[in-house]
Parts: sequence; structure tokens; C-alpha cells
Amino acid sequence: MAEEVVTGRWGGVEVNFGEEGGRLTYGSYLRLPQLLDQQRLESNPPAHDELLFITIHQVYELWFKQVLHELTASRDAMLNDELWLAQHLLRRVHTIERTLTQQVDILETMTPQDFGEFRHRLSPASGFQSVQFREIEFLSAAKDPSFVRRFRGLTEAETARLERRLEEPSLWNAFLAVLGKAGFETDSDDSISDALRKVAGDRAHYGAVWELAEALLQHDELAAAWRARHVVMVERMIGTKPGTGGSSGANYLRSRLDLRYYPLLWDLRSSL
Ligand code: HEM
Ligand SMILES: N[C@@H](CC(=O)c1ccccc1NC=O)C(=O)O
Repeated sequence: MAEEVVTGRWGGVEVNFGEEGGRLTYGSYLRLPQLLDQQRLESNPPAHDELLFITIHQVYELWFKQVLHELTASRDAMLNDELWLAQHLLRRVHTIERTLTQQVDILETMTPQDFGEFRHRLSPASGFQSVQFREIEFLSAAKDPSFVRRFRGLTEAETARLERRLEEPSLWNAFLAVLGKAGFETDSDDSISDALRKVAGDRAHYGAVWELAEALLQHDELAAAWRARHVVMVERMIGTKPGTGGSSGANYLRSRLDLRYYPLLWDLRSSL
């Protein structure tokens, strides 16, 4: 049967709408049959809110993948002395991070009682086992190898990804390379702090380096905002109960609130 070709006018130009020989469609391009078949409930009979719980987490992981893509490229841009590109990509990451924090609102439309219908089915799984979340921390600069040891049930490929993130340069390492290329010493915290003060004090000359430092600080602040939002949601959902992942729950999460990727950029504030 002949292919049906639909034509129309678009901006005054005659165009073909259609399948271009039946190859690509919206669904095949986006692999929707596969994507929309990945929401499998643990609860039986199905708990109404479990679909929301799975969907939210899958959306998080898709955005984590995008964030890793952008952060990796931003790091590489810094290493190649492409400062405009590095800050441009970081700004994209900021908007994604704001969205990630706002998404908590959607999950909070679930009541603790409705979560309780399927929560007991989730143990020992928990967000603690999100490999991409930990990759983002490692790439940003918070490299804590003990997390790799504490992971349970990692595949070989996941362990390899985490090990690689521990070994490769972080965003902070790349930023120090930028400072080095701008002529600064970066062999100790004191010399780095000196360099940061000089950059901050002469933005006309070091504008691109200053913008980059601010973009890194923003990334750090937005990550901290997610942690703070997450723990309050956890308290709302499970109070002081231990987590399904085996930690003390909100108590453990509160212990992570002070984490900062770039402490020297925060220290700088006290001397400006
Ligand atoms: C009902 C909603 C949620 C509750 C009650 C909850 C609870 C918890 C708890 C108790 C922990 C500590 C680990 C443990 O289980 O012992 C944890 C860790 C974690 N959760 Fe959630 N969580 C929720 C939603 C989410 C969502 C939507 C995400 C997005 C990916 C997420 C990501 C994480 C991550 C990444 C960690 C590890 C944090 C770290 O080690 O600093 N959680 N969560
Ligand atoms: N740790 C949560 C359960 C939970 O939220 C969760 C369970 C499985 C997969 C991801 C999860 N999200 C974040 O921890 C709890 O203790 O209730």
C-alpha cells in the first residue's frame, strides 16, 4: 500500500508531515513502548500511590543522567579553557536542580498512611542506593569512597562507574586548573583562598573566572537545598522511623545537611 503523505503549509512553505517512509514516529524515537512499560508495582493488590512513587523516582534518575551529562561536559570545558561553555552548562544544571527540589511537592501529595500501604514492600531498597546520585556528588567534588563500600547490591558496571568517578578530575579539580592557567598558585588551601580573593577583587580582569566560581557555588547551594527539602519530606512521611535502607532515617539525613562541595568558595564570603 502506498505511504500516505500529509502536506500542509508551515510559515508559508509547503511541507510534508508524516512518517517519511514510515521510519521514525514520536513513539519509536522516544522509545515510549519501552519507557512506559517500566512502572511495575511491588504492592499486591496495587496501592494507588505506588505509581506516583515509582514515576517520581524514574523522573529523578532521568534528570540525574542529564545532570551528569552536563556536569561532565562543564568539567571538560574547564579543562580545555572554555570558560563560557563551562558556566553555560552549569546554569542549565541549576535550572534542573531547582526542578528536582520542586518535584518534592508532588510526592508530598501522598499521605503517610497511603505510603504505609506499600512502604514495607520496599525494604532494603532506598534512595541511598542511587548510583547516579552518588556519581553527581563524586563529580562535584565530594568523593567519599566509603559510600562505594556501603552500597549493597551494586552490579559490576555500577561499581566501575563509581570507581571511575572517584578517579577522574572533579569540577573542583578542573576549576583549580582554570585558576592555575590564570596565573595563580593552587598548591594549598591558603594559596587557593588568596587566588579567590584576588579574582573577587578584580572582576573586570577576572570576570569569566568569577562567573564560574559563582556558578559552582550556586550548584553547591542547590544541592544543599535538595538535601534540606528531602529530609523535611522524610520527617513528614516517616517521622523518626529508621529508613528502609537500614540507616537511622531522618537522623542520618540531617547529618548530611552540612555537606558542602566547595568550602573555600563559602569561606571566601567571610573576607569580602
Ligand atoms: C516518601 C518519600 C521518601 C522517603 C520517606 C525517603 C526516605 C529516605 C531515607 C529514610 C533515607 C536514608 C536511607 C535509608 O533508607 O536508611 C533516604 C535516602 C535517600 N533518598 Fe529518599 N526518601 C523519599 C523520597 C526520595 C526521592 C523522591 C528521592 C529522589 C531520588 C530520594 C533520594 C534519596 C537519596 C539520594 C538518598 C541518599 C541520601 C544520602 O546518602 O545523602 N528519596 N531517603
Ligand atoms: N527509604 C525510604 C523508602 C524510600 O523512599 C525509597 C525506597 C526505595 C527506593 C527509593 C526510595 N526513595 C528514597 O529513599 C523509607 O525509609 O521510607
